[in-house]
Amino acid sequence: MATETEAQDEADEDSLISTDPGKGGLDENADRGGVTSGKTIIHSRDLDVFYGETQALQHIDLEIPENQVTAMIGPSGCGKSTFLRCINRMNDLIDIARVEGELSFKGKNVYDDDVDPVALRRRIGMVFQHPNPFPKSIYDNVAYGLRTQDKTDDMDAVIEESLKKAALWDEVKDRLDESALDLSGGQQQRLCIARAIAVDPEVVLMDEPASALDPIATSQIEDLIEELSEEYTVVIVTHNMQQAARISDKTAVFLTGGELVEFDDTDKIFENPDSQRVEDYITGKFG
Ligand SMILES: Nc1ncnc2c1ncn2[C@@H]1O[C@H](COP(=O)(O)OP(=O)(O)OP(=O)(O)O)[C@@H](O)[C@H]1O
Repeated sequence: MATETEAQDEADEDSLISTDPGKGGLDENADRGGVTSGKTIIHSRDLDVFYGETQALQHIDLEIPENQVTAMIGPSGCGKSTFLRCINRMNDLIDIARVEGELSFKGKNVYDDDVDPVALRRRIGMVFQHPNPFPKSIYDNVAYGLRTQDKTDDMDAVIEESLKKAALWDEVKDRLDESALDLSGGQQQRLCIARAIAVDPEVVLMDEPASALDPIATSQIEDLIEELSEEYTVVIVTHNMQQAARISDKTAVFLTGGELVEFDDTDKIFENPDSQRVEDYITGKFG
């Protein structure tokens, strides 16, 4: 029987997105975990983003498949991070940002008036460029989201599982009470990933998650991303084209002016892109 807490969680989910198909409701039948379905989970249609008078993204049409890794690449300032932040409405926190067009998550426009951004971010978590653990213990970092959502049943087990999924458990299991700030940069980033997945999101957004790390820590994060995609949809912004080629299934190439120039299977983008501009970018003719 559902506990009061579970019932409240379900009510919270319902308040995020209507499940009434007549209102463009959420497809709750979508697979969770396991098989790579290729089904679209995030869909942008004619998406424009402005910062004040400046347009950062232009008419972006993009379908991101479920349980795969989608990479966003392109030169500095082309709008990759802006697109990523649209997905879980982090751009709401920037006063001058304005979004037009549609961005849907499981068929529901996340910019509809009835969507609660906080509830949305529980389902679409984020990991940032610089590891940003809280100045708390390793345990309390992972517990944080669980506590704020009153998901405290079996918390020790959930924390252990999250740290295992983030490939950090063996390194921290005997020091869970120590400060997260005493971990190395790579360990801190894996802790941030454990914190993001502890609350069981469906999508994990990553904004250059390895760019502040050394090659060994980078390689650990890349391995981890591949493993996470068995259970989660991962969307990653990276400056590193080799990294995109190594870990992603799909690649979106944005170019200056906030234009999405090509989106396809990663192999196709790197071996035989349709666009000359993409080929020039991939081969380093400009950057
Ligand atoms: N908070 C902001 N206020 C004003 N303009 C912004 C803001 N954030 C981004 N921009 C502008 O929007 C455009 C796209 O920036 P964005 O950070 O999305 O690009 P990016 O491709 O992720 O760049 P980088 O690879 O350098 O991180 C740039 O022209 C940038 O100056």
